[in-house]
Amino acid sequence: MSRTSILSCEEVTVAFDGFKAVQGMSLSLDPGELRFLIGPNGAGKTTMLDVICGKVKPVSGSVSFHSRAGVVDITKRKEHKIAELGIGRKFQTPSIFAGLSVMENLEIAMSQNRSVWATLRASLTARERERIDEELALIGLGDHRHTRAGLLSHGQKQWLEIGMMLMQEPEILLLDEPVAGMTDRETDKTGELLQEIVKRRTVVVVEHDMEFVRNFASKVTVMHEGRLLKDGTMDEIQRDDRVAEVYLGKRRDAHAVG
Ligand SMILES: Nc1ncnc2c1ncn2[C@@H]1O[C@H](COP(=O)(O)OP(=O)(O)OP(=O)(O)O)[C@@H](O)[C@H]1O
Repeated sequence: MSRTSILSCEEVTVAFDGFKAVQGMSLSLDPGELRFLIGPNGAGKTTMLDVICGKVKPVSGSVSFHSRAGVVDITKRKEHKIAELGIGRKFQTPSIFAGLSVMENLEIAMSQNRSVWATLRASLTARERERIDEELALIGLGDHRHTRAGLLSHGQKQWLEIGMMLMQEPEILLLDEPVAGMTDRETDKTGELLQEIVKRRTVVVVEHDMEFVRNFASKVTVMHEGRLLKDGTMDEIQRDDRVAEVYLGKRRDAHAVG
């Protein structure tokens, strides 16, 4: 692994009842990169995210996280410990408190150690207030701080959930299809948000929306049948015959990938 990697997965294999969902997959991330993980259905993309956040343990291979606290062997840690160490995972369905305001949701995310009601009763310190304001501005919900989360649009709910994850100060953020169901405008805003987030953190996005990937990716990793097919720039990926074949069945049309 390169000296500068923040995360390095080497030769990872995952089996479910003998079926190898991931086979000898390697993936290395530099700090501050926005990496897209693409591939046809069943390629093993979500399973790789599950490995990185500790939800699934590989049968072989290694996953090293160069965290602020030192190097951690992810395969030997429990999921909640990995989250505490700085790897945050957002699943497809939002897990926000629909009956609470945007700001209250962020307050709760900030103080995971306290109960919901204790958090809402406690008054915020000036620093905490500032922190929430920063996050509200980042996720574009400054004008909605008092809006009930359940009333937000689909895109806004996703941004709120991303904001809630950011309150935990993760070093690596893992996102599974963050723009699914979003309008074009929301999709673009999400891309801009991710580009802002990677100024301070590393982000991995599993994605099927190829236009979104083309617009915002610098580096892309393609998986197929549990293995690494190719990684490179979007241009390199689009020019690759094997990638075209996997997506299109022989026909080579770079702009139609996905
Ligand atoms: N818990 C599980 N038990 C058994 N098989 C599983 C489990 N999770 C995933 N699989 C299988 O492993 C393979 C890889 O699944 P995975 O969800 O990682 O693919 P993916 O690339 O994320 O696909 P998609 O784009 O459709 O979400 C699939 O064949 C899937 O059916």
